[in-house]
Amino acid sequence: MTLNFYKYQGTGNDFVIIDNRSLSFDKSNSKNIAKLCDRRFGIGADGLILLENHPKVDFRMVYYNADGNESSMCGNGGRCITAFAKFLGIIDRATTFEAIDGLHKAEIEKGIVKLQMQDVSNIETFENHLFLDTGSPHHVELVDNLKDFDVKNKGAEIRYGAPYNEVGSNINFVKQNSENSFAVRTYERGVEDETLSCGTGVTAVALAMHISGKTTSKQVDLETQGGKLKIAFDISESGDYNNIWLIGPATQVFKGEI
Ligand SMILES: N[C@H](CCC[C@H](N)C(=O)O)C(=O)O
Repeated sequence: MTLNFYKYQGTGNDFVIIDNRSLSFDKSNSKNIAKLCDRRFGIGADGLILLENHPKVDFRMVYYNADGNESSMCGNGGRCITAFAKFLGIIDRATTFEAIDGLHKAEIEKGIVKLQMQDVSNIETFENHLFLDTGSPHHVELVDNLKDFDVKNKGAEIRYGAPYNEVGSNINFVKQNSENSFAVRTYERGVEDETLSCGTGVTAVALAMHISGKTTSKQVDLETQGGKLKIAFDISESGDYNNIWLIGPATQVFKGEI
């Protein structure tokens, strides 16, 4: 049976996106999902996203990592599915949709998508790193020579080591560029490699850099291998991070059938 798909990328984090409002896609076949994401034997992507109907909000987002397993929230994927929903005519400039971590608002204008992330209240600080969940789990650590850093091997070591072990975490390596801007390189769980950017990752980095006093700004610029992203946020009286927005481009690259 022919499968129609669209290929999107958000600052180089790339996805196969499928309109599954008919619910005809076989979600039980993780081997097939991994094959569709395979960069040699399939279409090639960091993940696969299904757009489905939802009884109350504009649509539902279902996300699978390149390993074929359903995963936690994908921030760049959330930006891309918003652009896809506009392309399909399901939405105009603003939307609310449901993902695995709950409801998300998003706005789109001239290819730039602003995606609201869930509030973050629990940030753990350790000697050389921080850990927080921004819809997906993230380990954040500052390194000196980010440009030449061995993200894949060092990232895998931390991701599979204690305390993350098999469940794992995404691993973000960071360098401060200026008062409110940082460069980030991310090893992504479920891709098991460096990706060109990670939306929940740069969100985690912005909040981690703020809580550790590296920046006092509530608008943080993140430079990734795949392009620039901006994070804006507020802090509630109780010290929780809220009104968190992930802002950046989302682009349709091609459509196809397989
Ligand atoms: N690999 C992540 C999910 C996708 C996150 C990333 N692509 C993003 O943009 O947030 C995980 O398994 O936790």
